[in-house]
Amino acid sequence: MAEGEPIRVVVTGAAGQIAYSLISMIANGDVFGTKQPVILHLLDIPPAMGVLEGVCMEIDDLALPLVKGYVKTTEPEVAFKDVDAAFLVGAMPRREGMERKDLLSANVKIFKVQGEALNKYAKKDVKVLVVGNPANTNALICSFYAPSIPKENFTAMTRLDQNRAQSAIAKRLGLCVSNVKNVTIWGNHSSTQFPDVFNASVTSSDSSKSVYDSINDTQWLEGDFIKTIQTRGAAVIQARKMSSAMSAAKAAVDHMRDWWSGTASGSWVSMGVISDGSYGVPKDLIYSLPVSISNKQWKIVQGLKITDFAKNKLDLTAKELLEEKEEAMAVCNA
Ligand SMILES: NC(=O)C1=CN([C@@H]2O[C@H](COP(=O)(O)OP(=O)(O)OC[C@H]3O[C@@H](n4cnc5c(N)ncnc54)[C@H](O)[C@@H]3O)[C@@H](O)[C@H]2O)C=CC1
Ligand SMILES: O=C([O-])CC(=O)C(=O)O
Repeated sequence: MAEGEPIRVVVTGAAGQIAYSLISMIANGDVFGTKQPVILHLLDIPPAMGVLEGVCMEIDDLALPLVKGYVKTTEPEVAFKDVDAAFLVGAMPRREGMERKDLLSANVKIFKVQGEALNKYAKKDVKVLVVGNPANTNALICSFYAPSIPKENFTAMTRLDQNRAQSAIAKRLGLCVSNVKNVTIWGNHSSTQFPDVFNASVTSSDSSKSVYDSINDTQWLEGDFIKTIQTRGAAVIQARKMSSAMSAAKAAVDHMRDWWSGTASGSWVSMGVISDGSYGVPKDLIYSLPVSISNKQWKIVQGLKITDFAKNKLDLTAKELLEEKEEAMAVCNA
């Protein structure tokens, strides 16, 4: 695409709380670059149209030069027409006491309908990021109903978990989050996820040391640290009475920006992507894996050391995803 030509970016759930932060960051150039104009496609359901009208007024009032227009709609065929990138946020959030998979029966059909619409109307190289929970299984269903688009183009967001883990390690060490590199989130965006710092490092201007050596507290790293990241979403809900939104929007920006622009040499990020059997993960799940990215293509980072401790955790979260897949297919076929 010639520089200067706008790309079309859809945000679903555009009247919701994550979108409220996300839209302004896209409009500001934080995702696709400060030279890339955008046309925003904003999808929500009829009862949310009044709120969305207000969001559109605010988009005007942002007065940002990259926004070349917006389309406000309740129709998937309008929302997904010719889009280059899709942020699929619109779905019910969980409340206190629920697991994310409890949302499956309510949300998965949204992703069937949107998969079908992407299949018919979107560009074939559209990059799809599913945020709505349960994100991994929703992404799998979306891809299943969009067979004309490569499976590699459907991803689920585990970047918020990565950001949480990186931040927790930096805080423990009294360092800046940018000093912590190559944290990996394996598996499901759920309480079975495995936040893994075995291959992560702490860097400063002239040195690099493993996180394990720097922290020097295996009991914490393999106990409280993991539990805290696995249950961080629930902790935010308990405190806010609403689920994470500001941090979720920032993570969506990080995920799509890195997919669009690539990762630095020697570093990786975590994304829910279609599994190919790497690391013994069953094929054809949307499973969070370490990926490096160049030319807008992600590649699974191979050869990381998996301890017996880690292997058990990888298997446990895969088992949950297999169960979710079965349940989701049953809901969609009912
Ligand atoms: N993967 C992740 O790390 C995270 C995922 N989430 C998930 O993101 C989703 C959205 O969260 P919030 O923005 O806080 O929720 P929200 O309730 O504030 O907004 C959701 C919006 O989606 C709309 N919506 C519902 N059905 C729709 C449909 N069929 N098409 C288009 N729009 C539709 C609603 O009308 C509402 O405006 C939830 O499922 C939440 O659990 C939240 C945080 C992190
Ligand atoms: O916990 C939730 O339901 C929202 C979410 O996915 C998160 O904050 O990670």
